Amino acid sequence: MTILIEQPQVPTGIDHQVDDIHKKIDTSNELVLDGGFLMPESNAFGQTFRDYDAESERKDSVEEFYRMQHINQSYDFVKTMREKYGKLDRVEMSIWECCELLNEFVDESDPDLDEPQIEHLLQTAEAIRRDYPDEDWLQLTGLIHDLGKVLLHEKFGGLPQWAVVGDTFPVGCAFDESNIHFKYFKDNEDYNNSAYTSKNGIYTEGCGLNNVMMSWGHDDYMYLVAKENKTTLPSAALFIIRYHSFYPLHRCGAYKHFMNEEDHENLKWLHEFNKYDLYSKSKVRVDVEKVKPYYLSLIKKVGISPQS
Ligand SMILES: O[C@H]1[C@H](O)[C@@H](O)[C@H](O)[C@@H](O)[C@H]1O
Ligand SMILES: [Fe+2]
Ligand SMILES: [Fe+2]
Repeated sequence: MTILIEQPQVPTGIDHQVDDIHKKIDTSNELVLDGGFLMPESNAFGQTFRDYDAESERKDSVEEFYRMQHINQSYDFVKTMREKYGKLDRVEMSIWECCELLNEFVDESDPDLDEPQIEHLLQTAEAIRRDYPDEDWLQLTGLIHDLGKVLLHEKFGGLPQWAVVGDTFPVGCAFDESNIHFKYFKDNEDYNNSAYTSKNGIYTEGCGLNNVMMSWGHDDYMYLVAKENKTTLPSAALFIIRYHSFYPLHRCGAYKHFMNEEDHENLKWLHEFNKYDLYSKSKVRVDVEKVKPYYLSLIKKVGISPQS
């Protein structure tokens, strides 16, 4: 999969743009008037978003998911996966084909959504489109941010859910308590490895997130695909793709000591993106056939040459 933006709308004056949007969102009257995206208070199950302790039909299975993820995502596992998938020698597929492939998967880590993943991609992109009608790059980022979940498909190796979805966290340093269901890390082989148990572990303060190995999953995989195919998406888009599941950082501020200046700049856009990624989750389905022409033209406009 190659993603090329011929004339990327590189986000300049990020502070200014993000501030503008916040103003727009703060004034609810304006939102209603311009048909902007409204953040709902509760998810499709009537719970607040990302409440991992709320009694719901998904609670136990989500917890079991995190038990498996925390036990198995060790430094060595991540290293092996990055080497294996970094070769990108598996399959060639266009962006839209990948979107359609996600029609058959439900994300087992998600307490807020049990719809097929193609719905989530389109729900996210459509919500962004409402507030950012002219920002092609951000809409496209919404469409592709979770495409790495194709790793669940046998064509991409049919990885188990714990190796593809869920929140992400660094390996090679101490696990932070803000991670969901933190207790299950106790059975991770790294938990008692003295090289990895200090706050910095094998890293140094301010080294930049690029130098930190994250647990393996759809974020890092999609980032690799985009980068290796020499995407011209702006750095904020790549950051969003790579760290959108890193909730311990972008929601709780954990692991911030690894960030460098560029990370701080990009984090502003990730915060903005997160609103659409999280709060667009809904049982109201997007009419795939209806929006397909728009997204096909968006993909075409930014230029795609399938090769993965
Ligand atoms: O359950 C969700 C889901 O897997 C998302 O795709 C991921 O980005 C989130 O971080 C995770 O909590
Ligand atoms: Fe995701
Ligand atoms: Fe998502």
